[in-house]
Amino acid sequence: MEKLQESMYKLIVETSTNLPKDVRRVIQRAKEKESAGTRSAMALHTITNNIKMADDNISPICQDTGMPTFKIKTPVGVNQLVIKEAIYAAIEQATKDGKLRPNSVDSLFGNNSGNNLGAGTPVVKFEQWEKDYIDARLILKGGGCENKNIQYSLPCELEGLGKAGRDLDGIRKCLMHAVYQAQGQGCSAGVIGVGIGGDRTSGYELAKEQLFRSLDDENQIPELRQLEEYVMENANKLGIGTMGFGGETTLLGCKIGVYNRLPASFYVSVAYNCWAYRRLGVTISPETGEIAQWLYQEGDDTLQPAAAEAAADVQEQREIVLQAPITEEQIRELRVGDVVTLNGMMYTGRDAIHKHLTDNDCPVDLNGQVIYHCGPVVMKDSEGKYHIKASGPTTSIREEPYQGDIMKKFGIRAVIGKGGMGEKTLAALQEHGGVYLNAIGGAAQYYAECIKEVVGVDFLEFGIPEAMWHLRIDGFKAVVTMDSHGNSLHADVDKTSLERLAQFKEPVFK
Ligand SMILES: O=C(O)C[C@H](O)C(=O)O
Ligand code: SF4
Repeated sequence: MEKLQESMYKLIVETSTNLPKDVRRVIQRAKEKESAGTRSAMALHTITNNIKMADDNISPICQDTGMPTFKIKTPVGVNQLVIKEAIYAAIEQATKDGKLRPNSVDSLFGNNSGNNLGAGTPVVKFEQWEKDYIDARLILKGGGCENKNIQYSLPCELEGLGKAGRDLDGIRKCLMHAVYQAQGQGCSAGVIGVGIGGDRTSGYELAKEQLFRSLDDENQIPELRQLEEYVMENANKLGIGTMGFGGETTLLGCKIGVYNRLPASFYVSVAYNCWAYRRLGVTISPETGEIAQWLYQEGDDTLQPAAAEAAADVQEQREIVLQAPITEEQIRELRVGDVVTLNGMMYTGRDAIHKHLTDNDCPVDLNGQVIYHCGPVVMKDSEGKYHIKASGPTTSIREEPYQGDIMKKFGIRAVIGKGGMGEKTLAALQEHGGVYLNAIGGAAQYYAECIKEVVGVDFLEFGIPEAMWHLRIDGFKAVVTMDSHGNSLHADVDKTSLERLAQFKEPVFK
């Protein structure tokens, strides 16, 4: 199997950079449903461009290349240890080449292994089968959507929906709730993989297994097919839309599997995957290790970039150009819905930085500056200069305990992220004169192109994603979704989607 490592490398690179055709088709359908001029239409346009850019640059679609999870089926007699070694070597190489972000962090001490190898990383699962070839599949599911997974234990009481019992209708309610609770934070529109039954562990495994199904397939169990169709139709009536901006498409796919359960337990486990639904597969010759066939790539790539339509999209919104340092007066001018184009400098800061800045000083003067919730993919060239390879926003809500205090302490005027923030931050924006800007989650190539130079870096000891990168930017666009006047698009969408969720309270499956 001398070609095996090369084949695994190709699988990793393709999965990270080339969105499967079945996913492209559902994104195109979502675009067709969205009315021109809406924020969701604009976001979908950016997503489309980003997908094309990732193809052209052979660079990660999203900077969070997730937990690499391999599912391998081997003929009897194939040495699985050899396959594991080839995967580890390929992972290390792909990380070095900037196709994967170093994502394996020591949970106790916080250090990043730097090569995506470590305890429990990557996940590799083997199964034997009777066929005479190897089937290797990979999913790169990022941390933001992973945080939106949810497991229900029936019977239970659900916000907006009331009691969910141990039957098909109870499961229906869980699935509607699972989509609602994700809001835009897992980079909607998403795909849900659902596991009914099992125990807590096998239920989640089954849910994730569903994410390896093709979006075009049909469930073989009539009751589950009906449930999948119901959820697809009705979850899209919740109005959460792309990135939680409000809109017609909230869910791109729903795939449900079932296991037997223990008499005392009834779990419904939901694995939420963002639109950047990166999973591919190959068949491999057990003699040479060469790829024989790519999976999930049949059919047409219907995804259409639409330049003219994009120009029309932004016409209805105010467009404001800003450059840091930004004054309080400039911030107070901004309203929810405005599109802001930023030029000049911005600084990345996410979990480790926010925690650190709470109790410590900052090495740079952040007065009037812009903080970007982002953990980029970064490469160092032979002269020691850093280059940003992928740099979309991370989920901002994780910084909710710190954000307001840090803005006030350092005089920060704007925070860019995705998925919105909560009441504490909203109050701080109002009091201090700050703004929250929502960038398009997963659009890592699109934003990397706006970054013209890495001017410096601090806290590299926190690892590449967690360091504070000093970036010179040009034409970085984001939408005001929380302003300094107490308005939050996220709070509004949450409220209306909860009201809509309550419309699905009555039993459907008797
Ligand atoms: O870690 C990241 O870069 C982003 C993460 O996947 C998120 O969705 O918040
Ligand atoms: S940033 Fe968004 S698109 Fe990227 S992995 Fe996280 S949830 Fe997915």
